Amino acid sequence: MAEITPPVVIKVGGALLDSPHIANQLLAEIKTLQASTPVVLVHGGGPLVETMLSAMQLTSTKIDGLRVTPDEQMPYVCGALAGSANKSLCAMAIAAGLNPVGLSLMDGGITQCQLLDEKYGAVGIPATGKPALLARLFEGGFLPVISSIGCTDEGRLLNVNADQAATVIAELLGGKLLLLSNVDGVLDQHKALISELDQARLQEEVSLGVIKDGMLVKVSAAMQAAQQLNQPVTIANWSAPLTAILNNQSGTRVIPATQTSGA
Ligand SMILES: Nc1ncnc2c1ncn2[C@@H]1O[C@H](COP(=O)(O)OP(=O)(O)O)[C@@H](O)[C@H]1O
Ligand SMILES: CC(=O)N[C@@H](CCC(=O)OP(=O)(O)O)C(=O)O
Repeated sequence: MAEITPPVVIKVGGALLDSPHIANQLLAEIKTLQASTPVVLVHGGGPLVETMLSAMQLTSTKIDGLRVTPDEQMPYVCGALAGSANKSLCAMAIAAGLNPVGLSLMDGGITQCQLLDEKYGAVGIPATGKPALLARLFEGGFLPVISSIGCTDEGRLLNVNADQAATVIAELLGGKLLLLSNVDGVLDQHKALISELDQARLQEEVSLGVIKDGMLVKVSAAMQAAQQLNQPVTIANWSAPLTAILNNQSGTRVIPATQTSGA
């Protein structure tokens, strides 16, 4: 029986939308990769959420890197993430010759989301759901483009951190996970790149306050996925060549406890 290539799950932060030239370059590289490997694109949109909220004279705060999201703000958060950000990326993907299908975390039951804690408002924690929809899309040569909007089983819309969303999609598919952002990877106290980050080093850098804010959410999600998938997760800059990132020549590799260096 032919071996099935595990998908590559690529998460991009919302700031990518402010750099169309880099986005176009990355999408061209995704098109090349897709010839041999199924790819899923998961995206954030933090800057767009900020813009949308301030246009409505609304403000928001974050706790531990997660945006506190009152239900009344969900129309704007959902509009920014599942609407504007998702459709802008799909449109760019079409221009790059890809065949995108824009989705959110609730579509086809790909994830199940639960309320994190009322103190965050409508913020969700995702869990793996059903892979059938994504499998069908891979068969058809489509590129799933997934926003981080989910909902509870009771139908309450939830805002999910996009790194946590990508983690769960990678776990669902047993795929390779790349978390791409506008930084070169996880940086140490001297702003030098940490090329490999295991649990002990992660805890040390967090306790020193070197890893914080959005990066703390990202490395925590990456470590969870690395453990679950028993393979390293890469945090890298979206400006680096995708092949270099896939070949472990760029960014930070988050290493699960059971793996040793060089895995
Ligand atoms: N040790 C660290 N190394 C790199 N970035 C860090 C670190 N600690 C905090 N950060 C911050 O985390 C940001 C990346 O997280 P985030 O803004 O949430 O990215 P994205 O929106 O792409 O998911 C960086 O731009 C930086 O400001
Ligand atoms: C709960 C929570 O924090 N949700 C995030 C979702 C978007 C996101 O994660 O965007 P980036 O990847 O661009 O940071 C938010 O509202 O900003």
